[in-house]
Amino acid sequence: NAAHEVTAFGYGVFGGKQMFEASYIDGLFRLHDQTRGQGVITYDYDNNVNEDVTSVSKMFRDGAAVDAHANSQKTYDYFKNTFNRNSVDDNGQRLLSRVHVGDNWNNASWNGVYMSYGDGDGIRFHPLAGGLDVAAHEMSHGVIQHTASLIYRNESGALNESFADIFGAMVDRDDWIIGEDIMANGAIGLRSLEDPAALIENRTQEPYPDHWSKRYTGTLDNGGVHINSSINNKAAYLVSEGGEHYGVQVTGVGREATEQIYYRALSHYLTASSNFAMMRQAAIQAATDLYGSNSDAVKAVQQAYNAVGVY
Ligand SMILES: O=C(O)[C@H](CCc1ccccc1)CC1(C(=O)N[C@@H](Cc2c[nH]c3ccccc23)C(=O)O)CCCC1
Ligand SMILES: [Zn+2]
Repeated sequence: NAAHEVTAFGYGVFGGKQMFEASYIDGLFRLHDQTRGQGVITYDYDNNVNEDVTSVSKMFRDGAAVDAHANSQKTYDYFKNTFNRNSVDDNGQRLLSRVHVGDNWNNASWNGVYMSYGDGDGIRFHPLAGGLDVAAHEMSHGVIQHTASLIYRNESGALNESFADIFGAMVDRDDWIIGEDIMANGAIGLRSLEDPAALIENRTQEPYPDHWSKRYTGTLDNGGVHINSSINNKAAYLVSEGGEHYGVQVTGVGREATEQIYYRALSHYLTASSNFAMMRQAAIQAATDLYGSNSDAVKAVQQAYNAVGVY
């Protein structure tokens, strides 16, 4: 019996109902979506083997798998609807996810092929598949890999991380915080684009930097890729929402213009070794292309990078 597509449902990690496309294959319902690109598939990763997540009915019971699958679809749809991009490679590459990776693993990752999610230990993290911004962050690494391919170290690595956070915050659109749903220790989130210094980075035990002068210059974390990303995160937040930062006033231009500026900068102007100064120029050029050289958007970008001390 050939596979056929169905609309299925389930309850996620935090009990929220999710509807999603799945398939009926060989007598069972499986988390195979054949409607998006070359497919969106979510596996249970047990003993280092991808196992299909199956159900005898259209209701799936594995909360992490339900969230990972639905969040992958939402993130696929975001890149298709917002930028007309067909998956990470713009050629419909299969979006593959693995849940229950490791043993209460307190992290998630993108390895070039799979988005992987740990279940968390319940002390620091809840299952990370429960965070839509985490799925969007991980898929964004795939997009970055197929565009500027920013080297994952020092300043280019911090930009890589920042783009993943920016698109994470654009997909999970109701706030400017990454990981707000999956922290088990009462923290408001993992990173804040709105006010990076509101949170303490756990390697340095310092507030995340929100200005160039506060950048991390050590060797931890591949030269602080998850630390210095906050400098560019703050700039993107200011481009969108505006505000005053270290005495510099920025008039924001909103999320819709901001996501277009950053996507164009990433896909048209940045290269593997781009640094923060080049990020400023790429965003100015992208805003100029999209909205004109004297536009509010160009002014917002210039002021935002002035505000975080990047010239
Ligand atoms: O995608 C990424 O950049 C992170 C991937 C980290 C990773 C890299 C290489 C192999 C394995 C894992 C995962 C996320 C992340 O930002 N991790 C941070 C913060 C973090 C989460 N769990 C941790 C446990 C210990 C230390 C730091 C962390 C990191 O790994 O730095 C992204 C969104 C949420 C989790
Ligand atoms: Zn990342």
